[in-house]
Amino acid sequence: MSIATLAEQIRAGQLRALAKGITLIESRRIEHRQQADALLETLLPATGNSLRIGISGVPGVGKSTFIEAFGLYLTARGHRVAVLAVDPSSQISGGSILGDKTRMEQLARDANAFIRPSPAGDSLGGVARKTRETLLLCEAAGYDIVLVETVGVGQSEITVASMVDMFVLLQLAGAGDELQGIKKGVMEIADAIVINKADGDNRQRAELARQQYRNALHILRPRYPDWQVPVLCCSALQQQGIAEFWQMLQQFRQQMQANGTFSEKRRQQARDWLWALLLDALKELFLHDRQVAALLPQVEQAVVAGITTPGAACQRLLERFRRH
Ligand SMILES: Nc1nc2c(ncn2[C@@H]2O[C@H](COP(=O)(O)OP(=O)(O)OP(=O)(O)O)[C@@H](O)[C@H]2O)c(=O)[nH]1
Repeated sequence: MSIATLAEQIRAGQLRALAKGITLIESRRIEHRQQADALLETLLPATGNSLRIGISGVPGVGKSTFIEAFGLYLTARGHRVAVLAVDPSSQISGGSILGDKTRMEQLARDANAFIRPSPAGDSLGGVARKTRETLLLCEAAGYDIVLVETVGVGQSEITVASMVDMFVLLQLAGAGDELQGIKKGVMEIADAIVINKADGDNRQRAELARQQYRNALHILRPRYPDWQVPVLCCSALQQQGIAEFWQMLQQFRQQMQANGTFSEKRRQQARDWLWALLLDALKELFLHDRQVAALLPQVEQAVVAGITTPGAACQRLLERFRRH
């Protein structure tokens, strides 16, 4: 099948074509990479029309329950929802846990929802690239809400925040969590905080946590001058607070679109993405260069033994690389 036909079918919302396109994106074969690039280029004008939302939180916070409740809320209102994931550990665990269909059974059966587990990859950068590209395909296929899920650990949150319009942190009400969030630096990248499991005996604790987060947020410098990071309580299990969450997202979009931040952020993200790809490609080129590869072990050894400085060693390797 030609790339043009595949692109047309994706635009028509055909699921098999979308899956095929994602397979090309996720493939390691060079000819598939070229086809994926051609496909993305063809589809580019049809992309950009979704609201991209990142959702993060530690395991057990209720991400899948929340995404399912929110996803069903949206599809019931005529939206088409894609759920993607960035899980850099999927390589190690031998399969992705995130975005797994068995965790969101009802949403997975919904004709207006599309759930894709995290791609596997050697590096977070590789996983992120595939998810970004899949996000574009989903937009071309007509999904107007894209949720990108990630685990609340390490660099993956920053990575997801860099590919979405709005980054939401799911939290639990519990002693010390609020301060941990600040220490980890993740609250700086959150555009909204949602305290989940605010039900039953937990309701009061959640309300207290909400106050603590609000206070904590006051000491952080706001990311956007006219957006005060909201702290909401919800119960994904009982589907409470979901409508308020959606209202808040719409408010964020409206405000950011009105002041130009929305499109400026996307432009900046595209620029950053280009640079990330470029630097990755240069690194690959350098490390796969035969001359460099031949010299590298010896130079590295010299640095470790204290015979050469890392700076001088670096120069030698670069010179060898530049010579051809
Ligand atoms: N009481 C209560 N329990 C909830 C709520 N949301 C999720 N849970 C429960 O919390 C547990 C974890 O929920 P998941 O949705 O699997 O959480 P997760 O963050 O996706 O966890 P991982 O799959 O480990 O990443 C499950 O037993 C859920 O039923 C909620 O709003 N209230």
